[in-house]
Amino acid sequence: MIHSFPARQIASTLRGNLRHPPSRFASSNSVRIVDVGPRDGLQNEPRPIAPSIKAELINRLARAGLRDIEAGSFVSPKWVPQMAGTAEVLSLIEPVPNTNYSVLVPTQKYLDDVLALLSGSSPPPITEVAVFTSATDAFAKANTNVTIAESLARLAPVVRSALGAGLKVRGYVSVIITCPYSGRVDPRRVRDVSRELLQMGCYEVSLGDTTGAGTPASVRAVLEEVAKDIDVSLLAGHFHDTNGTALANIQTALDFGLRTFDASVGGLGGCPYSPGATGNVATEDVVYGLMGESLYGEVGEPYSDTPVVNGPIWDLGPVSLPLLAEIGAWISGILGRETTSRAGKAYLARKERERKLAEKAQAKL
Ligand SMILES: CC(C)(COP(=O)([O-])OP(=O)([O-])OC[C@H]1O[C@@H](n2cnc3c(N)ncnc32)[C@H](O)[C@@H]1OP(=O)([O-])[O-])[C@@H](O)C(=O)NCCC(=O)NCCSC(=O)C[C@@](C)(O)CC(=O)[O-]
Repeated sequence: MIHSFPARQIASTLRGNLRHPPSRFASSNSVRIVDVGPRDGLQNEPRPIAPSIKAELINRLARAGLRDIEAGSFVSPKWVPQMAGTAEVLSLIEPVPNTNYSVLVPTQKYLDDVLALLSGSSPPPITEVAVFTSATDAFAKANTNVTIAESLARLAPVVRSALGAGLKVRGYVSVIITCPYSGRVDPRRVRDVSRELLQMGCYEVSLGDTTGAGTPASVRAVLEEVAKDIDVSLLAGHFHDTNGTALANIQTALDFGLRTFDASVGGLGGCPYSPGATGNVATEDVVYGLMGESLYGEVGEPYSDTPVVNGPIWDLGPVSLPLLAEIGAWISGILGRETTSRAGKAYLARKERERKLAEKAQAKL
């Protein structure tokens, strides 16, 4: 069943939040990971990637236990050619029950394309769309050719149509820390734009550290400002790992009460409008980092798909780190590079060492 979140309901939630400031530390230990690798991870790749490969990536991620996957985008093929085949990708998805597939849309024209596709398919390949804007006019212009105010005015009817069609709508605010075109960002802009997206009817706003410039201190400063108006349960963190601070930023956001984080398997990605920024934090690194104890036991002990001592502190659902590590290596190999996931590499190196030890032991028999 597709859930819809009427704009009125969100607006009243927001009014409630204004009256009752959010508690700093949420108590739930359930963490949701949205893998944006098939979209954010691949959109900047210079060489065309076949829809069958993208669909295989999505299918593997779902089989690895991820329950939220951003499968692609319906955007201008002139500006982001890599996403041109998203309709075909969606036709090749093998849906895994209870898995939420979504796509990005910037304007009514592209939402109409999505709705046309959905009207001809049962069950629908996606249940959610994401709209996006920015905390600076300079980035909004570079990314979507309009200012923030123009983009919000353009998105309001898009969100209404999507909700009317029974889709969930997620919002993104880019460049929450620094903008590649206009420098340091005023956290009050992040707060105001996030509030507008929620008032339109987005069920959640993902805060994008697009350049990966964030540190725990700067992320905390933004969250403190945003949380003046918005319940943190309506926020997600989207941290690029350009400076190696993404996991520390996630921990900061977790302490602050956020429970949803975007990540890319293998650390894929980079935004076409953020020169030099690297991929999102690797999904494998987030999963490893949020486990209660090491995946590994004493030296020589075999792998376990669950932590060796206590259960995970954070409940990540049925997600499998070994499978994610294999997927990160597989897709990175297709792109002609190594996975950038530290946890993925560590898992694969240890597995290889154990394979060699087993081979030696076999040879001795
Ligand atoms: C929004 C649309 C659909 C509007 O594109 P459009 O529908 O073609 O707009 P238009 O009808 O207003 O176009 C008028 C003219 O502006 C041009 N134009 C159009 N766009 C641009 C542009 N960007 N820069 C410069 N010029 C542009 C366009 O080409 C045309 O010129 P003409 O062809 O007639 O000579 C288009 O700009 C687009 O598809 N942009 C791509 C957006 C995108 O996919 N960005 C990456 C995803 S967002 C992201 O990665 C961030 C996120 C979500 O991951 C979070 C984070 O990390 O921050």
